[in-house]
Amino acid sequence: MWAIETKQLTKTYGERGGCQGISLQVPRGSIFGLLGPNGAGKSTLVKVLVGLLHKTSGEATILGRPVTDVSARRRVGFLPENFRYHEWLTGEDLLRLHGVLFGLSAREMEERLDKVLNQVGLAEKRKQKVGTYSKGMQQRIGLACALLPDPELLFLDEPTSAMDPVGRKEVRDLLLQWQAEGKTIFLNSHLLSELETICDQIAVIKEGQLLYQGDWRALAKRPKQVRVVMDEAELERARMLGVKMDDVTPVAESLEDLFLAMVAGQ
Ligand SMILES: Nc1ncnc2c1ncn2[C@@H]1O[C@H](COP(=O)(O)OP(=O)(O)OP(=O)(O)O)[C@@H](O)[C@H]1O
Repeated sequence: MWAIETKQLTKTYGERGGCQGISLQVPRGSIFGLLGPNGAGKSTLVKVLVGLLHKTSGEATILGRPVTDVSARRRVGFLPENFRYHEWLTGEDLLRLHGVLFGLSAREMEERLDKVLNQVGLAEKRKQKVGTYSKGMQQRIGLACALLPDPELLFLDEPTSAMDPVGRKEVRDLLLQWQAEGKTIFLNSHLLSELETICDQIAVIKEGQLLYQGDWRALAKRPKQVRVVMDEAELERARMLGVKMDDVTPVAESLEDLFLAMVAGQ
């Protein structure tokens, strides 16, 4: 069973924008990257999947149930892109508020609170007001909120955009740890070098349409170029007589190369 499956999913604003005819399958237990230029429709798609927007047409299921089914949403965590939390609450109180809204029991709340605060590295700042957190810390508390109910499926919209390189590495390690625990992670990010390191599969959308879905590494392995290293004099001789090569290295394409080629229509 897929963690996420959509069939011809469309969400338009009036007649335009949004995303159109998206058919997507996200394997359970994968880290799946959603890529696309600004305005491609990524956030629209995520908002439909987490139930914040109603689809215009098509079908969408998460964890085998329609996106409109509240019981499916109970197993989902979400970090939105433009996170802004109640600045007057402490980190711990913000998490408690989310836990109450989620219907966690008192025992679950205590267990989960300590665990997620430790995981995102905010245990020592738990009594500090969110308004005094740095942007990176605010993103960490957002991650903690998404993780609090111990979801099976996590939607993370630009989870590391405000973090420094050390913070990004810590979050990458956390995502891999959550994957090892069996969670599916649906990641929306412009940081291609990050997606490259951790994503099993990607989907690329442009102007609301799905351009590609699958294992990007399989695409990157296509033999396209080799790098040939030659001595200057040999090069001259090669021009006249033939070729003697010192080294031939296949040049691997990066995710960025593939992405730029795809959105340019190549
Ligand atoms: N509330 C709205 N009303 C009208 N049009 C909208 C609305 N939200 C988004 N759109 C349009 O839908 C299209 C997709 O927007 P969306 O925010 O989903 O893209 P995105 O891929 O998440 O972009 P970004 O990478 O810049 O965050 C854009 O053309 C946008 O202008």
